[in-house]
Amino acid sequence: MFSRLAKPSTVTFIVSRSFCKSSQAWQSPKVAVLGAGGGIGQPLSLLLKNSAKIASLSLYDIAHTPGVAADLSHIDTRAHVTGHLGPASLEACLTDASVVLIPAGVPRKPGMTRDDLFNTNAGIVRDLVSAIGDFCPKAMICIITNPVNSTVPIAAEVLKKKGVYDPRRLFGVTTLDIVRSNAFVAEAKELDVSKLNVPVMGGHSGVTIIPVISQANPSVSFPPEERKKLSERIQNAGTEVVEAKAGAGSATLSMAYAASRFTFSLLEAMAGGEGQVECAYVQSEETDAAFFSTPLLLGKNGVEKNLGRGKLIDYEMQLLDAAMPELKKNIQAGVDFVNKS
Ligand SMILES: NC(=O)c1ccc[n+]([C@@H]2O[C@H](COP(=O)([O-])OP(=O)(O)OC[C@H]3O[C@@H](n4cnc5c(N)ncnc54)[C@H](O)[C@@H]3O)[C@@H](O)[C@H]2O)c1
Ligand SMILES: O=C(O)C[C@H](O)C(=O)O
Repeated sequence: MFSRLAKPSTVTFIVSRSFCKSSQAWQSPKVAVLGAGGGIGQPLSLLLKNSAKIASLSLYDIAHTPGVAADLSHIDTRAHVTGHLGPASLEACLTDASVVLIPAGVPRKPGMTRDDLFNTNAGIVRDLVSAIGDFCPKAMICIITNPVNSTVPIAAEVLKKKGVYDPRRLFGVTTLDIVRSNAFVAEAKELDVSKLNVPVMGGHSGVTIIPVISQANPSVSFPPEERKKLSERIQNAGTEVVEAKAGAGSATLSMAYAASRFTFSLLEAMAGGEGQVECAYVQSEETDAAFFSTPLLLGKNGVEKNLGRGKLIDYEMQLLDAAMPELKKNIQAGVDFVNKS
């Protein structure tokens, strides 16, 4: 069945398949993607559609979602896909969502820092999170939009003002840093990447990205100069992609992969699966920055336990010291954006 509901200021496409309406399907989580028409949003939605864990996939953007939803709905997998276009359709998109992913906003061009995106993306995240606070306040919120160091504090402040902030349910998605460190370390050591885990802590920009190669599992060892080179490559990997794309945006495909990995771990934990550990940028008491990424044990209600930063070697302690002033400044900018504007 294919139906189109027109409203004065928006068009909502609802693409449905009758078998999805079985009671079993609707007991499973509804996942919403805000910014689903974009460079990350489209491949991310495809990866989510490919998962049997998801019964309902709700795609929102200010452009392209009718087409993206129609296209994805022809794939013969379980998820029921709906497309939502424009702010008036946010209520339908978000109602009953248990996980919301936000890749909405502008990406970098060569020569820009992630901070240069603040002026445009801060307001986008504020408004989308405000709608989440209204329509699905208990959802897990996973923020991809840069600058993540600031957009996550913005989200927290918006939710606090609405009286619905639960720090266990708000995540800055930094999984791409871990995916990259796994790929680069496995390549350097000729290891099976599928069995390697290299944590990355801190924030998600430049010096605030703290690769913790000393905690790689299985453990690996590098001469100090090689460790430094590899750590700097992980810190600058986003810029590597921005420069290679030469003005056509930033990482989209690897980011979609990373965000889907994080989403599947979260869904597994929400369904009662044990042992789901992912690094993410969350409210934290691990350092004197109010938000910090460390490995987290995920559970039914989001962060079940912060596993902490563990033991860092001297070089990683130096990275941590270098990260703190920038991270705290980025967090304060987010807090001020909501409270002083
Ligand atoms: N966390 C990470 O590791 C990571 C990695 C890569 C990119 N990013 C960030 O993700 C964001 C998106 O990147 P992209 O490459 O997909 O960009 P893009 O320009 O290709 O897509 C962004 C989408 O957001 C939509 N959008 C803009 N304003 C919106 C609004 N108010 N409501 C809903 N949708 C809106 C646009 O229409 C577009 O479809 C950027 O900020 C980028 O820096 C983060
Ligand atoms: O580098 C960027 O601007 C996008 C993203 O944060 C990344 O790490 O690839």
